[in-house]
Amino acid sequence: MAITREHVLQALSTIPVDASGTSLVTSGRLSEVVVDEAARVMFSIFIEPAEAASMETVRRAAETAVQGLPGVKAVFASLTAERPASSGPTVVRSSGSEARRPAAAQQSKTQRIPGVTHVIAVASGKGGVGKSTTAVNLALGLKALGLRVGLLDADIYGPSMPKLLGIHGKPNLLEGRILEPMEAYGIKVMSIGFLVDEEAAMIWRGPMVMSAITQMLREVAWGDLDVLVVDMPPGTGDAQLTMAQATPLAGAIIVSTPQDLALIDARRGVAMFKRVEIPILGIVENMATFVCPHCGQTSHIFGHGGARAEAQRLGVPFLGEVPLNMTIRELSDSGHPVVVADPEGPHAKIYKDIARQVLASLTGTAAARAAPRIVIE
Ligand SMILES: Nc1ncnc2c1ncn2[C@@H]1O[C@H](COP(=O)(O)OP(=O)(O)OP(=O)(O)O)[C@@H](O)[C@H]1O
Repeated sequence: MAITREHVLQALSTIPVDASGTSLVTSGRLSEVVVDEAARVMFSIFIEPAEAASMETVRRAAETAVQGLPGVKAVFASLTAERPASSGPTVVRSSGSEARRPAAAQQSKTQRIPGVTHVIAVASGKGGVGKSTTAVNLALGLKALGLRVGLLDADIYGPSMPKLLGIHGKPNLLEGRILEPMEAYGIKVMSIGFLVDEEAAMIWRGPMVMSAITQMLREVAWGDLDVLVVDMPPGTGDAQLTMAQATPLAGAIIVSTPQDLALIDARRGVAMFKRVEIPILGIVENMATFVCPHCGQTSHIFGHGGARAEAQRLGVPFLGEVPLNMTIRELSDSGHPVVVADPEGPHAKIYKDIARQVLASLTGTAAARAAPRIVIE
Protein backbone atom coordinates (compact mmCIF):
# COMPACT_ATOMS: atom_id res chain seq x y z
CA MET A 1 0.00 0.00 0.00
CA ALA A 2 1.38 3.41 -0.94
CA ILE A 3 2.12 5.61 2.02
CA THR A 4 0.08 8.81 2.16
CA ARG A 5 0.20 12.03 4.13
CA GLU A 6 -2.89 10.90 6.05
CA HIS A 7 -1.09 7.74 7.25
CA VAL A 8 1.78 9.90 8.46
CA LEU A 9 -0.53 12.34 10.26
CA GLN A 10 -2.28 9.44 11.91
CA ALA A 11 1.04 8.13 13.21
CA LEU A 12 2.13 11.58 14.35
CA SER A 13 -1.15 12.12 16.17
CA THR A 14 -0.03 9.48 18.67
CA ILE A 15 3.04 11.52 19.67
CA PRO A 16 2.53 13.79 22.69
CA VAL A 17 4.49 17.05 22.83
CA ASP A 18 3.89 17.98 26.47
CA ALA A 19 2.98 16.58 29.85
CA SER A 20 -0.74 17.12 29.26
CA GLY A 21 -0.58 14.82 26.23
CA THR A 22 -1.24 17.37 23.45
CA SER A 23 -0.66 15.56 20.16
CA LEU A 24 2.03 16.76 17.77
CA VAL A 25 -0.60 17.12 15.04
CA THR A 26 -2.90 19.40 17.03
CA SER A 27 -0.12 21.29 18.80
CA GLY A 28 0.41 23.74 15.94
CA ARG A 29 4.07 22.75 15.91
CA LEU A 30 4.00 20.51 12.86
CA SER A 31 5.01 21.83 9.43
CA GLU A 32 3.62 20.58 6.15
CA VAL A 33 4.19 16.86 5.80
CA VAL A 34 5.75 15.90 2.48
CA VAL A 35 5.68 12.38 1.09
CA ASP A 36 7.66 12.13 -2.12
CA GLU A 37 7.46 9.59 -4.96
CA ALA A 38 10.22 7.50 -3.36
CA ALA A 39 8.10 7.09 -0.18
CA ARG A 40 10.36 9.39 1.80
CA VAL A 41 8.61 11.45 4.44
CA MET A 42 9.70 14.95 5.45
CA PHE A 43 8.46 17.32 8.13
CA SER A 44 9.63 19.83 10.71
CA ILE A 45 8.63 20.51 14.30
CA PHE A 46 8.60 24.11 15.48
CA ILE A 47 10.23 24.86 18.79
CA GLU A 48 11.51 27.74 20.86
CA PRO A 49 15.33 27.81 20.77
CA ALA A 50 15.43 26.93 24.49
CA GLU A 51 13.44 23.74 23.88
CA ALA A 52 15.98 22.17 21.56
CA ALA A 53 17.14 19.53 24.01
CA SER A 54 13.75 18.55 25.41
CA MET A 55 12.01 18.48 22.02
CA GLU A 56 14.68 16.21 20.56
CA THR A 57 12.89 13.34 22.34
CA VAL A 58 9.66 14.28 20.56
CA ARG A 59 11.47 14.50 17.22
CA ARG A 60 12.95 11.03 17.69
CA ALA A 61 9.61 9.55 18.75
CA ALA A 62 7.93 11.11 15.70
CA GLU A 63 10.63 9.81 13.40
CA THR A 64 10.39 6.32 14.84
CA ALA A 65 6.58 6.28 14.60
CA VAL A 66 6.64 7.24 10.93
CA GLN A 67 9.56 4.92 10.15
CA GLY A 68 7.44 2.07 11.50
CA LEU A 69 4.68 2.62 8.92
CA PRO A 70 4.62 -0.01 6.18
CA GLY A 71 6.13 1.24 2.93
CA VAL A 72 8.07 4.20 4.33
CA LYS A 73 11.57 4.30 2.84
CA ALA A 74 13.09 7.11 4.90
CA VAL A 75 12.07 9.83 7.33
CA PHE A 76 13.60 13.29 7.52
CA ALA A 77 12.42 15.05 10.65
CA SER A 78 13.89 18.28 11.93
CA LEU A 79 13.43 20.73 14.77
CA THR A 80 13.05 24.29 13.53
CA ALA A 81 13.36 27.44 15.60
CA GLU A 82 12.96 31.08 14.76
CA ARG A 83 16.12 32.97 15.68
CA PRO A 84 15.51 35.96 17.92
CA ALA A 85 17.85 38.17 15.82
CA SER A 86 17.07 39.30 12.28
CA SER A 87 18.71 36.36 10.61
CA GLY A 88 15.70 34.18 9.93
CA PRO A 89 14.97 30.67 11.08
CA THR A 90 17.51 28.02 11.78
CA VAL A 91 17.29 24.28 11.83
CA VAL A 92 18.40 23.24 15.27
CA ARG A 93 18.68 19.55 14.65
CA SER A 94 17.89 17.62 11.58
CA SER A 95 18.43 14.24 10.11
CA GLY A 96 18.48 13.29 6.47
CA SER A 97 18.56 15.52 3.44
CA GLU A 98 18.90 19.22 4.26
CA ALA A 99 18.00 20.21 0.71
CA ARG A 100 14.55 18.66 1.00
CA ARG A 101 13.88 20.17 4.40
CA PRO A 102 10.22 21.11 4.76
CA ALA A 103 9.62 24.45 6.34
CA ALA A 104 7.29 26.49 8.46
CA ALA A 105 4.20 26.30 6.32
CA GLN A 106 1.41 26.20 8.83
CA GLN A 107 2.65 28.57 11.48
CA SER A 108 4.27 31.21 9.35
CA LYS A 109 1.10 33.25 9.02
CA THR A 110 1.53 34.36 12.57
CA GLN A 111 5.30 34.61 12.40
CA ARG A 112 6.64 37.86 11.06
CA ILE A 113 9.75 37.84 8.95
CA PRO A 114 12.39 39.47 11.13
CA GLY A 115 13.26 42.94 9.83
CA VAL A 116 10.40 43.04 7.31
CA THR A 117 7.63 45.50 8.13
CA HIS A 118 4.99 44.68 5.50
CA VAL A 119 4.57 41.72 3.16
CA ILE A 120 2.15 42.26 0.30
CA ALA A 121 1.02 39.83 -2.38
CA VAL A 122 0.42 40.59 -6.03
CA ALA A 123 -2.02 37.99 -7.31
CA SER A 124 -4.24 37.26 -10.26
CA GLY A 125 -7.09 34.88 -10.89
CA LYS A 126 -5.43 33.59 -14.05
CA GLY A 127 -2.07 33.64 -15.79
CA GLY A 128 -0.84 36.10 -18.38
CA VAL A 129 -2.71 39.18 -17.16
CA GLY A 130 0.49 41.06 -16.26
CA LYS A 131 0.81 40.15 -12.59
CA SER A 132 4.62 39.91 -12.64
CA THR A 133 4.98 43.11 -14.66
CA THR A 134 2.78 44.85 -12.11
CA ALA A 135 4.67 43.33 -9.16
CA VAL A 136 8.06 44.44 -10.43
CA ASN A 137 6.97 47.96 -11.33
CA LEU A 138 5.07 48.33 -8.06
CA ALA A 139 8.18 47.24 -6.13
CA LEU A 140 10.27 49.78 -8.03
CA GLY A 141 7.56 52.41 -7.51
CA LEU A 142 7.72 51.81 -3.76
CA LYS A 143 11.52 52.07 -3.96
CA ALA A 144 11.15 55.39 -5.79
CA LEU A 145 9.11 56.61 -2.80
CA GLY A 146 12.19 56.05 -0.66
CA LEU A 147 11.25 52.68 0.83
CA ARG A 148 13.51 49.68 1.36
CA VAL A 149 11.96 47.05 -0.85
CA GLY A 150 12.32 43.33 -1.50
CA LEU A 151 10.67 41.27 -4.21
CA LEU A 152 9.96 37.57 -3.84
CA ASP A 153 9.06 35.68 -6.98
CA ALA A 154 6.75 32.98 -5.61
CA ASP A 155 5.43 32.15 -9.07
CA ILE A 156 7.17 28.86 -8.75
CA TYR A 157 5.87 27.28 -11.95
CA GLY A 158 6.79 30.27 -14.10
CA PRO A 159 9.39 32.44 -12.34
CA SER A 160 9.86 35.62 -14.34
CA MET A 161 11.87 37.95 -12.10
CA PRO A 162 15.32 36.88 -13.39
CA LYS A 163 14.20 37.98 -16.87
CA LEU A 164 12.14 41.03 -15.88
CA LEU A 165 15.03 42.42 -13.83
CA GLY A 166 17.84 41.12 -16.04
CA ILE A 167 19.44 39.20 -13.16
CA HIS A 168 21.87 36.39 -13.94
CA GLY A 169 23.79 34.01 -11.70
CA LYS A 170 23.01 32.35 -8.42
CA PRO A 171 22.62 33.80 -4.93
CA ASN A 172 25.44 33.31 -2.39
CA LEU A 173 24.93 30.95 0.49
CA LEU A 174 25.73 32.71 3.75
CA GLU A 175 26.50 31.28 7.14
CA GLY A 176 23.75 29.13 8.63
CA ARG A 177 22.39 28.12 5.19
CA ILE A 178 20.87 31.54 4.68
CA LEU A 179 20.70 32.81 1.09
CA GLU A 180 21.84 36.28 0.16
CA PRO A 181 19.19 37.91 -2.03
CA MET A 182 20.18 39.14 -5.48
CA GLU A 183 19.87 42.84 -6.14
CA ALA A 184 18.60 44.92 -9.06
CA TYR A 185 17.79 48.61 -9.29
CA GLY A 186 18.17 48.95 -5.52
CA ILE A 187 15.70 46.24 -4.54
CA LYS A 188 16.47 42.82 -3.08
CA VAL A 189 15.19 39.92 -5.12
CA MET A 190 14.73 36.20 -4.60
CA SER A 191 13.27 33.81 -7.12
CA ILE A 192 13.10 30.06 -7.47
CA GLY A 193 14.39 30.82 -10.96
CA PHE A 194 17.81 31.57 -9.41
CA LEU A 195 17.92 28.25 -7.62
CA VAL A 196 16.58 25.40 -9.73
CA ASP A 197 15.88 24.54 -13.35
CA GLU A 198 12.43 25.49 -14.49
CA GLU A 199 11.63 21.86 -15.28
CA ALA A 200 12.61 20.76 -11.78
CA ALA A 201 10.13 23.15 -10.15
CA MET A 202 7.42 22.22 -12.65
CA ILE A 203 7.07 18.72 -11.22
CA TRP A 204 6.93 19.80 -7.59
CA ARG A 205 3.73 19.13 -5.79
CA GLY A 206 1.95 21.30 -3.23
CA PRO A 207 3.95 20.66 -0.07
CA MET A 208 7.29 20.96 -1.85
CA VAL A 209 6.21 24.24 -3.39
CA MET A 210 5.17 25.47 0.04
CA SER A 211 8.46 24.36 1.49
CA ALA A 212 10.44 26.17 -1.21
CA ILE A 213 8.40 29.35 -0.81
CA THR A 214 8.68 29.31 2.96
CA GLN A 215 12.43 28.93 2.65
CA MET A 216 12.57 31.85 0.24
CA LEU A 217 10.57 33.93 2.71
CA ARG A 218 12.45 32.97 5.84
CA GLU A 219 15.87 31.64 4.92
CA VAL A 220 16.94 34.65 2.93
CA ALA A 221 18.92 37.52 4.42
CA TRP A 222 16.32 40.13 3.51
CA GLY A 223 17.73 42.53 6.09
CA ASP A 224 15.57 45.49 7.06
CA LEU A 225 12.78 46.04 4.55
CA ASP A 226 9.80 48.36 4.65
CA VAL A 227 7.92 46.25 2.11
CA LEU A 228 8.40 42.79 0.66
CA VAL A 229 6.35 42.34 -2.52
CA VAL A 230 5.43 38.73 -3.27
CA ASP A 231 4.62 37.81 -6.87
CA MET A 232 2.16 34.97 -6.27
CA PRO A 233 1.52 32.05 -8.60
CA PRO A 234 -1.54 32.76 -10.78
CA GLY A 235 -4.88 31.23 -9.90
CA THR A 236 -7.12 30.74 -6.91
CA GLY A 237 -6.76 27.04 -6.22
CA ASP A 238 -5.67 25.24 -3.09
CA ALA A 239 -2.00 26.00 -3.68
CA GLN A 240 -2.64 29.74 -3.73
CA LEU A 241 -4.93 29.54 -0.74
CA THR A 242 -2.37 27.62 1.31
CA MET A 243 0.30 30.04 0.30
CA ALA A 244 -1.76 33.07 1.15
CA GLN A 245 -2.39 31.55 4.57
CA ALA A 246 1.21 30.57 5.14
CA THR A 247 2.65 33.95 4.24
CA PRO A 248 2.43 36.75 6.80
CA LEU A 249 0.59 39.07 4.42
CA ALA A 250 -0.42 42.62 5.25
CA GLY A 251 -2.61 42.72 2.16
CA ALA A 252 -3.08 41.66 -1.45
CA ILE A 253 -3.35 43.39 -4.80
CA ILE A 254 -5.32 41.71 -7.56
CA VAL A 255 -4.31 42.29 -11.16
CA SER A 256 -6.89 41.78 -13.88
CA THR A 257 -7.51 42.62 -17.49
CA PRO A 258 -10.89 44.17 -18.26
CA GLN A 259 -12.41 41.10 -19.95
CA ASP A 260 -15.38 39.40 -18.34
CA LEU A 261 -13.57 36.11 -17.91
CA ALA A 262 -10.55 37.68 -16.27
CA LEU A 263 -12.88 39.60 -14.00
CA ILE A 264 -14.64 36.44 -12.89
CA ASP A 265 -11.23 35.08 -11.94
CA ALA A 266 -10.30 38.33 -10.21
CA ARG A 267 -13.51 38.10 -8.20
CA ARG A 268 -12.45 34.61 -7.09
CA GLY A 269 -9.08 36.08 -6.08
CA VAL A 270 -10.75 38.73 -3.95
CA ALA A 271 -12.99 36.08 -2.37
CA MET A 272 -10.00 33.85 -1.65
CA PHE A 273 -8.12 36.55 0.25
CA LYS A 274 -11.24 37.63 2.08
CA ARG A 275 -11.81 34.05 3.16
CA VAL A 276 -8.45 34.01 4.93
CA GLU A 277 -9.02 37.54 6.23
CA ILE A 278 -6.24 39.18 4.27
CA PRO A 279 -7.16 42.77 3.37
CA ILE A 280 -7.48 43.56 -0.32
CA LEU A 281 -5.34 46.62 -0.98
CA GLY A 282 -6.98 47.02 -4.35
CA ILE A 283 -7.46 45.94 -7.94
CA VAL A 284 -5.24 47.02 -10.83
CA GLU A 285 -6.64 46.93 -14.34
CA ASN A 286 -3.87 45.96 -16.73
CA MET A 287 -3.87 46.23 -20.52
CA ALA A 288 -6.92 48.44 -20.19
CA THR A 289 -6.53 50.68 -23.19
CA PHE A 290 -4.42 50.66 -26.30
CA VAL A 291 -2.98 53.92 -27.51
CA CYS A 292 -1.88 53.59 -31.12
CA PRO A 293 1.80 54.60 -31.28
CA HIS A 294 1.26 55.99 -34.80
CA CYS A 295 -1.98 57.93 -34.67
CA GLY A 296 -2.36 58.34 -30.90
CA GLN A 297 -5.91 57.03 -31.01
CA THR A 298 -7.12 55.18 -27.91
CA SER A 299 -8.99 51.92 -28.29
CA HIS A 300 -10.34 49.52 -25.73
CA ILE A 301 -9.23 46.19 -27.07
CA PHE A 302 -10.49 44.11 -24.16
CA GLY A 303 -13.28 46.42 -23.12
CA HIS A 304 -12.69 49.09 -20.56
CA GLY A 305 -13.51 50.02 -17.00
CA GLY A 306 -14.59 46.50 -16.05
CA ALA A 307 -12.10 46.21 -13.21
CA ARG A 308 -13.03 49.62 -11.80
CA ALA A 309 -16.71 48.64 -11.79
CA GLU A 310 -15.87 45.25 -10.31
CA ALA A 311 -13.78 46.86 -7.55
CA GLN A 312 -16.69 49.12 -6.74
CA ARG A 313 -19.09 46.21 -6.70
CA LEU A 314 -16.82 44.24 -4.37
CA GLY A 315 -16.17 47.24 -2.16
CA VAL A 316 -12.39 47.20 -2.62
CA PRO A 317 -10.16 50.08 -3.77
CA PHE A 318 -9.45 50.54 -7.46
CA LEU A 319 -5.75 51.36 -7.72
CA GLY A 320 -5.42 52.35 -11.35
CA GLU A 321 -5.34 51.28 -14.95
CA VAL A 322 -2.24 50.45 -16.94
CA PRO A 323 -2.59 50.66 -20.72
CA LEU A 324 -1.57 47.95 -23.13
CA ASN A 325 1.66 49.43 -24.34
CA MET A 326 4.46 47.99 -26.42
CA THR A 327 7.11 49.94 -24.52
CA ILE A 328 6.01 48.33 -21.24
CA ARG A 329 6.30 44.93 -22.87
CA GLU A 330 9.63 45.54 -24.57
CA LEU A 331 11.24 47.12 -21.51
CA SER A 332 9.95 44.36 -19.22
CA ASP A 333 11.07 41.60 -21.50
CA SER A 334 14.56 43.14 -21.81
CA GLY A 335 15.10 43.41 -18.07
CA HIS A 336 14.54 47.18 -17.74
CA PRO A 337 11.14 47.75 -16.10
CA VAL A 338 9.47 50.95 -17.20
CA VAL A 339 9.58 52.57 -13.74
CA VAL A 340 13.39 52.66 -13.91
CA ALA A 341 13.82 52.83 -17.69
CA ASP A 342 11.58 55.87 -18.09
CA PRO A 343 11.02 57.10 -14.54
CA GLU A 344 9.37 60.38 -15.55
CA GLY A 345 7.24 58.87 -18.31
CA PRO A 346 3.47 58.39 -18.22
CA HIS A 347 3.60 54.65 -17.44
CA ALA A 348 6.04 55.05 -14.57
CA LYS A 349 3.70 57.69 -13.20
CA ILE A 350 0.80 55.22 -13.16
CA TYR A 351 2.81 52.59 -11.29
CA LYS A 352 4.16 55.18 -8.84
CA ASP A 353 0.64 56.38 -8.20
CA ILE A 354 -0.43 52.79 -7.48
CA ALA A 355 2.61 52.47 -5.16
CA ARG A 356 1.59 55.65 -3.32
CA GLN A 357 -1.91 54.32 -2.72
CA VAL A 358 -0.59 50.95 -1.55
CA LEU A 359 1.78 52.66 0.86
CA ALA A 360 -1.05 54.85 2.11
CA SER A 361 -3.22 51.85 2.93
CA LEU A 362 -0.31 50.02 4.56
CA THR A 363 0.47 52.93 6.80
CA GLY A 364 -3.17 53.73 7.39
CA THR A 365 -2.94 57.23 5.99
CA ALA A 366 -5.44 58.70 3.55
CA ALA A 367 -4.58 57.72 -0.01
CA ALA A 368 -1.67 59.91 -0.96
CA ARG A 369 -2.92 60.74 -4.42
CA ALA A 370 -1.54 63.72 -6.25
CA ALA A 371 -3.31 66.78 -4.89
CA PRO A 372 -5.90 68.32 -7.22
CA ARG A 373 -4.81 71.54 -8.85
CA ILE A 374 -7.08 74.43 -8.07
CA VAL A 375 -7.44 76.81 -10.98
CA ILE A 376 -8.68 80.31 -10.17
CA GLU A 377 -10.04 82.11 -13.17
N1 LIG B 1 0.48 46.82 -19.73
C1 LIG B 1 1.12 46.02 -20.57
N2 LIG B 1 1.32 46.36 -21.86
C2 LIG B 1 1.92 45.50 -22.72
N3 LIG B 1 2.39 44.31 -22.39
C3 LIG B 1 2.24 43.90 -21.12
C4 LIG B 1 1.60 44.73 -20.14
N4 LIG B 1 1.59 44.06 -18.96
C5 LIG B 1 2.20 42.88 -19.19
N5 LIG B 1 2.60 42.79 -20.49
C6 LIG B 1 3.26 41.67 -21.15
O1 LIG B 1 2.39 40.53 -21.08
C7 LIG B 1 3.14 39.34 -20.87
C8 LIG B 1 2.63 38.66 -19.60
O2 LIG B 1 2.92 39.51 -18.50
P1 LIG B 1 3.34 38.96 -17.08
O3 LIG B 1 4.42 37.93 -17.22
O4 LIG B 1 3.58 40.12 -16.21
O5 LIG B 1 1.98 38.26 -16.70
P2 LIG B 1 1.64 37.26 -15.52
O6 LIG B 1 0.23 37.53 -15.19
O7 LIG B 1 2.66 37.39 -14.45
O8 LIG B 1 1.79 35.90 -16.25
P3 LIG B 1 2.04 34.47 -15.59
O9 LIG B 1 1.21 34.44 -14.37
O10 LIG B 1 1.58 33.54 -16.65
O11 LIG B 1 3.50 34.42 -15.28
C9 LIG B 1 4.62 39.78 -20.81
O12 LIG B 1 5.23 39.59 -22.06
C10 LIG B 1 4.55 41.25 -20.46
O13 LIG B 1 5.66 41.99 -20.95
